[in-house]
Amino acid sequence: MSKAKMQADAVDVFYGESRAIRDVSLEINDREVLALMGPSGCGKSTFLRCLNRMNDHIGEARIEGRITLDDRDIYDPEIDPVQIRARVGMVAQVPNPFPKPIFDNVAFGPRLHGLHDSRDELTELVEGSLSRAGLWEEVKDLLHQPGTSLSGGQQQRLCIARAIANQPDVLLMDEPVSSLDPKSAAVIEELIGELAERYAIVLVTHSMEQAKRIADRTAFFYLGDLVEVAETHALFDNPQEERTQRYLGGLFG
Ligand SMILES: Nc1ncnc2c1ncn2[C@@H]1O[C@H](COP(=O)(O)OP(=O)(O)OP(=O)(O)O)[C@@H](O)[C@H]1O
Repeated sequence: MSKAKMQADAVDVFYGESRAIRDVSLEINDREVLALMGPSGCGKSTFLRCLNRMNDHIGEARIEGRITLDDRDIYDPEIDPVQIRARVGMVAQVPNPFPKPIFDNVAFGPRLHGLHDSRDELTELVEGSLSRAGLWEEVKDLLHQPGTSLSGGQQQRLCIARAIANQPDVLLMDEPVSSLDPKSAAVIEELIGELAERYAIVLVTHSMEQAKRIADRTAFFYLGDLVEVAETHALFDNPQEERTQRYLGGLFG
């Protein structure tokens, strides 16, 4: 039994004939922040989407290799991808709340997956998720207002609450602060640190500074290859691979 929460083994992803990532093997440990870093087009988002089968929605995308969650193959035909997406939640780059009341945004997953036995339990789950996303105090009197009426930073925390309400094991975040103002971005960064006390977090970032601030480990991708993965301080202070050294030195990217 591996101790990793998720494990990717020799993963390739093709869009039609074109291979976007090649032979990627990487483990994701419980309660860590793992940053995926690298220049535009190197395959970070492609790899992230493999981890909760979001690539299933891209008609020409095809995956080879194996990805497990708690040692179970998430591409096993007997596995329901909707259940995988509840256990491996996704927070997008641009906040995307549903055009529904704040309460219903957070209650959406628990209702879909039947995670509650009573209205009281649902209310508790919604409040707990909004609290853990650091949003409860700001919205507790606005639960019937549309999620889309909140500020960008609040909307992103609402999307985090929506993902958390499914009681996931892993949260995937694709540049979650890049569309936000610096103050909202700082709030979310701090929140990511708190969330990692309960969940494994995989974070795509273009910001080396952000990776240094919040990631326990950092993986560097280049042209579809996973070049190197290490403890964040080791990757930045003592990169082993020439391509990592050149990227960190600003020689490409
Ligand atoms: N839906 C798609 N259809 C076809 N090709 C795609 C699709 N999505 C990504 N690609 C290609 O796959 C490769 C990897 O793209 P991907 O978006 O995963 O990289 P990335 O590192 O996340 O880039 P960025 O930092 O710009 O978001 C690129 O060559 C891209 O053009």
